[in-house]
Amino acid sequence: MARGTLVILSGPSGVGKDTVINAWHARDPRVERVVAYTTRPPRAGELPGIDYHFVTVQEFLRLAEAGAFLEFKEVHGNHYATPLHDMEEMLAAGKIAVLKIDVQGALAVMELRSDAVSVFLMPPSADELERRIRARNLDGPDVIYRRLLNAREEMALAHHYQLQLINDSVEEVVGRLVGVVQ
Ligand SMILES: Nc1ncnc2c1ncn2[C@@H]1O[C@H](COP(=O)(O)OP(=O)(O)OP(=O)(O)O)[C@@H](O)[C@H]1O
Repeated sequence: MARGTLVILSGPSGVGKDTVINAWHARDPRVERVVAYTTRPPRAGELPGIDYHFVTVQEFLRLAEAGAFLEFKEVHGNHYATPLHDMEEMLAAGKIAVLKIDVQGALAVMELRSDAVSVFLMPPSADELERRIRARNLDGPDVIYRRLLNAREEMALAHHYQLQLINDSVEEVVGRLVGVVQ
């Protein structure tokens, strides 16, 4: 069986990464998100094994020590990691393995995996990004403010990616992804 494709997908929080992955999966069932590990507690509505693998700090450190992660990092006291084995299994099975990952993690993966296709999803405008974040109704004013500040920093690094796509129409973005990964 042909080996799959590794796709790195970044973009500011609320730009629509999950929405795009889900729409892409609906169009091509080979598309699967690599579920990351984290030590932070689940938020309301998040499901173990779907949004993240939620583990204790002890378990996380054991896995890191055992070489289970492609990359890992600590953000605001919480650990996050990309599991190596799950990703390799998907690729061996011919899947399109999508890493939804922050810019720092993405840059690390690009160094390690020159075969990866890297995509940065941009909002149509700063106002529209703010509208999407507010429309989700997940965050208070402080978190929204921090997400918008982070968005600016992340977008300044978008040129490191092979592809920058503006998420205006989800269908158009998915069309471009289908074309690129063929
Ligand atoms: N092209 C689009 N047009 C209008 N709304 C969109 C579009 N894409 C996504 N959205 C909406 O924007 C909101 C944020 O989308 P989503 O949760 O997929 O973002 P995300 O980038 O995965 O965020 P996070 O990184 O915080 O998990 C959702 O309410 C979603 O329905």
